Amino acid sequence: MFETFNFDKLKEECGVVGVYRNKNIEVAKMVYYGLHSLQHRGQESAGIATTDGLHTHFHKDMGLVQDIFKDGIFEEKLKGHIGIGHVRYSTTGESYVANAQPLVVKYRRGSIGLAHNGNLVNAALLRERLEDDGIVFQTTIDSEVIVNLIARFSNEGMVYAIERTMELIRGAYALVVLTEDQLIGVRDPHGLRPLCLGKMEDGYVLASESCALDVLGAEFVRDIEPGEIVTINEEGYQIKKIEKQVKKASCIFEYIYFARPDSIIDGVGVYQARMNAGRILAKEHPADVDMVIAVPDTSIPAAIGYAEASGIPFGEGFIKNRYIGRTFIQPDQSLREAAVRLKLNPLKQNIEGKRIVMIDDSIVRGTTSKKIVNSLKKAGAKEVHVRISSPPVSHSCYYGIDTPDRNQLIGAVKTVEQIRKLIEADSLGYISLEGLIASVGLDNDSFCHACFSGSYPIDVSSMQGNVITSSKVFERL
Ligand SMILES: O=P(O)(O)OC[C@H]1O[C@H](OP(=O)(O)OP(=O)(O)O)[C@H](O)[C@@H]1O
Ligand SMILES: NC(=O)CC[C@H](N)C(=O)O
Ligand SMILES: [Mg+2]
Repeated sequence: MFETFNFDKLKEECGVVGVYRNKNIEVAKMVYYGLHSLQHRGQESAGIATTDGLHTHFHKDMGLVQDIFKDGIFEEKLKGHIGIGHVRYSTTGESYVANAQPLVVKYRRGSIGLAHNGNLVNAALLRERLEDDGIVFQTTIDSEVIVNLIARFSNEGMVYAIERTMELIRGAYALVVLTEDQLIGVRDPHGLRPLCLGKMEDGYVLASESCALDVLGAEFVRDIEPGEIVTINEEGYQIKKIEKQVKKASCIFEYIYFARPDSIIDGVGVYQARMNAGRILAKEHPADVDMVIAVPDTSIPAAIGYAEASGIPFGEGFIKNRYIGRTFIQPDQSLREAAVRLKLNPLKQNIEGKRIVMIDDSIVRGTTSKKIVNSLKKAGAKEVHVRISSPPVSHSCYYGIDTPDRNQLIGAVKTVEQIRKLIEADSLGYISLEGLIASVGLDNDSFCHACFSGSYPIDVSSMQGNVITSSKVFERL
């Protein structure tokens, strides 16, 4: 019997990109390259929507960016000088093509395209209210509620419509919105998900991460601040901040794991933050060993930082297969171990007989650590000490990261010592939350670290089973 062995990344989110260029300059290929550079943020589906000022075109499908957009599609289908794109990792709604983004809807004034990174915590409730009003939905994603509300409030222009929508939606959202004549970017009032603006000679780029600006040759202008709406059109760009101010709470996991290390988010280089975390980890949890290794690729900067601060040499302990797909068919039980080693194979010649400290960025379910500690020991490591550059993940995320239910989070149900035993490490140490925050170097109070602390910046009780049944804001719909 054939069995599907799943190599899904364990937690991701989505990536968005938007490009505005002078009339008559095609943008679809730029959006494509931008999406390519954000592929790490979502690998389930991808899409591009463009407008030539009159008509809106789109193409989306399941799979990776490079497999979805084949030659010819840009010239034949995706015409226009304004475009948006999305790579998806589903958080609300199934992973099938109808739920792929961007969403493109037609309304009385034309078309709206929308790409969303994040997750709403009151989407179900809003959707119910809209359905009671006779609205029909084409998808099962939270993002469709947003596009629906924008269309509904569009009488007095897009910025007004977005402001009204922002009064109703709760949760995390970095949006790029496309109309026939403008590109709009929006970051939620807490700034949970990132979004930045870049400038080219003949236009502008909006992207989840600055690495996309680099790839497109755009010069970084600024991060979109929490609660800002940036409108890009023939006149350049204009920024409006919503009146109601709330505490900034940007996702600290971007620095730990999601973002590419060459990105700079809210003024902080991701590579530098990871290296700092490694340095702090070395001080908080030293290890008497011969070599520091990383679990490639995410934890490499943290491992380098650990090595630097401890004076222990950094070495390669695993070789990662860079060509591995999301899933593959595992022929039979006897190949199960081969399947595990296919992604990360210990570099036996480098680790045999050594005492190792292995740095990883996070432990979520504990499956990765358990497998690889064991494989290092089998490959001849004398001791394997594990150090983690984030605190135990002990609470679910409802803001766009697909962490599992709390009872599947090993950090929620076991002590550090129990986890150490389970993964069969000789010792285990996690960076403290204070150490992690210090590694990023921004104001203490400006992060969402709910996955470690359980302190949620936006009420999530409706997502935890206690459904809220009424709220005043809906009376305004
Ligand atoms: O405790 P777990 O549930 O196993 O999750 C933790 C692991 O998941 C992530 O890696 P992942 O394999 O998702 O992707 P990566 O190759 O980018 O590190 C993360 O970097 C940890 O290694
Ligand atoms: N990970 C995300 O940002 C997902 C965006 C949106 N909630 C969706 O499921 O499509
Ligand atoms: Mg990993």
